[in-house]
Amino acid sequence: MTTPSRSTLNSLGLMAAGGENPDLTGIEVDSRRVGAGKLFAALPGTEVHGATFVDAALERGAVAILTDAKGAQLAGVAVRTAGAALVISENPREALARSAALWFGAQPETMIAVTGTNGKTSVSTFVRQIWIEMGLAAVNLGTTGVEGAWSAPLAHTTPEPITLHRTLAQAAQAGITHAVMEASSHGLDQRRLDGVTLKAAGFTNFTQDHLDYHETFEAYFDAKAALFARVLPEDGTAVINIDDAKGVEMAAIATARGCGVITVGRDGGDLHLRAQRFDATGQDLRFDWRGKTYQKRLELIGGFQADNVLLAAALVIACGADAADVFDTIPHLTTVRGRMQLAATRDNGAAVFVDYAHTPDAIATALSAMRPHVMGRLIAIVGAGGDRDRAKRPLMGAAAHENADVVFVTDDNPRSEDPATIRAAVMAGCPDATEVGDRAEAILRGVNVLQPGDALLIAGKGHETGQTIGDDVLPFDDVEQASVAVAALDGRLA
Ligand SMILES: CC(=O)N[C@H]1[C@@H](OP(=O)(O)OP(=O)(O)OC[C@H]2O[C@@H](n3ccc(=O)[nH]c3=O)[C@H](O)[C@@H]2O)O[C@H](CO)[C@@H](O)[C@@H]1O[C@H](C)C(=O)N[C@@H](C)C(=O)N[C@H](CCC(=O)O)C(=O)O
Ligand SMILES: Nc1ncnc2c1ncn2[C@@H]1O[C@H](COP(=O)(O)OP(=O)(O)OP(=O)(O)O)[C@@H](O)[C@H]1O
Ligand SMILES: N[C@H](CCC[C@H](N)C(=O)O)C(=O)O
Ligand SMILES: [Mg+2]
Repeated sequence: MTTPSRSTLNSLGLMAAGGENPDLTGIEVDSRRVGAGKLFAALPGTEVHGATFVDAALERGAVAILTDAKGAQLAGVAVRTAGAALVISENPREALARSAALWFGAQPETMIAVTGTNGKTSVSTFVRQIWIEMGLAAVNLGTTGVEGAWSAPLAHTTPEPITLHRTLAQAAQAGITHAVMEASSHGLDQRRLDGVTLKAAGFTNFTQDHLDYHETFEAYFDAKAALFARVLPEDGTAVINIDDAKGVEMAAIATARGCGVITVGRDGGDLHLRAQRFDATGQDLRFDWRGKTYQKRLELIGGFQADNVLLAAALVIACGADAADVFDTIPHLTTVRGRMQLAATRDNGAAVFVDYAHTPDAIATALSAMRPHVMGRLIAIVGAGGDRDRAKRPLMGAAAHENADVVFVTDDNPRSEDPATIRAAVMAGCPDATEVGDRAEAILRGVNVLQPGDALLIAGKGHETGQTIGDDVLPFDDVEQASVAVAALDGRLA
């Protein structure tokens, strides 16, 4: 693990209420991981206040506690009795993020963060692909882990600051100079990336998701807007999709702070997508940048992928690359794992795609994006996750009903919930759909109805490799199941 040779509380920018300045051996956010000489950040949680665990942390040898006023009230006496240092911060999550950055001490020199309801992983992956095509040592970090010139698994889209800065420092030590990360709304709200130094930040779009956590659209918007209102430095550049009305607001927030702004859009913008022509394997794009028109081939299915690719190109330009060199990489871009990925083709030519659409807007976008590439019917398999935003379920069903010709409703990570109840909520939005709880059977039935010219979209799980039922994660891969179903129905199984 990357650690500085010697670090004190003050060298991490933290001041104890009593002026103590102990040497530290590490920082932890979970009392169960605390060891001798560590700083324990006792954060206000969504379930419980971390200060509840200060006694346990002190027993395990913590020498400093970082918390808020409430935490100090709960645990201040215990901290003082143990002779540990007590740091009280108005925003301990932000203090933790900044301390973690100083503790690990390095990040790739050029960094970008991308926010938005849908498209973060796609845009980040395209940014990384463009940088690598340009000969740079680059990675993307997010839902699919750390990928590119260096790789590592990640449990979260935006990891908590300790994991994040440890990973960034390791990447920098491995020679990675360029990194692009996803900024989830949870991550922004909890200030997980406040210690990262960004050159540019991107915004894709804003629609419904995660209302279980944020409760209102306003709070969800404010969380995302924080990337431009707070995290991006004033000398950084905001790269914004202005086709989304919320993008116009994001651009205004960045402009008001004096940040540079590059706009991207179909209706206008610095990088302006003027035309698209679709065929069976991809699309041709025509766009303008600074008074010059370019035409490039994109070997990807789905009109929205062009929005993602142009946003990615503008982000790379915002970090200083030559625009023409950036646009030259577009024909070399490849499918993002689990995003509009061609999984299998039936003998009759009908294609099966796997996509990570798990919001109402993403389902509508993914299905409508397939239309221009498909001559026959569109079949959709959809399901909603358990222990996540319940309000989106009927809307996901309705998005499938409105944009597909045939719909199957199935399970997608029911987690602790009753799968039948989740399916019923989705079915409320698409009452004509066929309900098939078992996902493998739903895929088999979806593949079975494919006629020549038809296409099937298996939505929701994308790159995931498991189905979470209760506490069990059973191996499940939509791409694999699609191939198996096609092989079985076309008599290709040995
Ligand atoms: C809802 C949420 O985001 N929770 C995050 C939050 O935990 P919390 O505040 O709810 O924790 P809590 O259970 O109330 O406990 C409070 C504190 O006590 C500590 N504790 C708890 C128990 C103990 O024995 N000792 C101890 O010290 C916990 O570490 C925590 O700091 O702060 C923790 C520490 O930073 C995070 O690990 C945790 O993420 C959990 C694991 C999570 O699953 N988050 C998901 C929802 C998430 O972040 N997803 C996003 C978005 C994905 C997307 O875009 O779709 C992501 O970026 O991955
Ligand atoms: N620009 C876009 N506009 C609308 N929908 C999109 C766009 N890009 C991707 N999608 C849809 O959203 C799905 C998820 O895409 P992606 O994984 O890139 O988003 P994400 O923001 O990273 O999601 P998560 O919040 O899970 O991290 C895709 O599979 C596709 O269906
Ligand atoms: N990062 C998203 C992924 C959802 C994917 C879908 N398969 C589900 O389980 O709902 C979440 O945790 O809400
Ligand atoms: Mg993602």
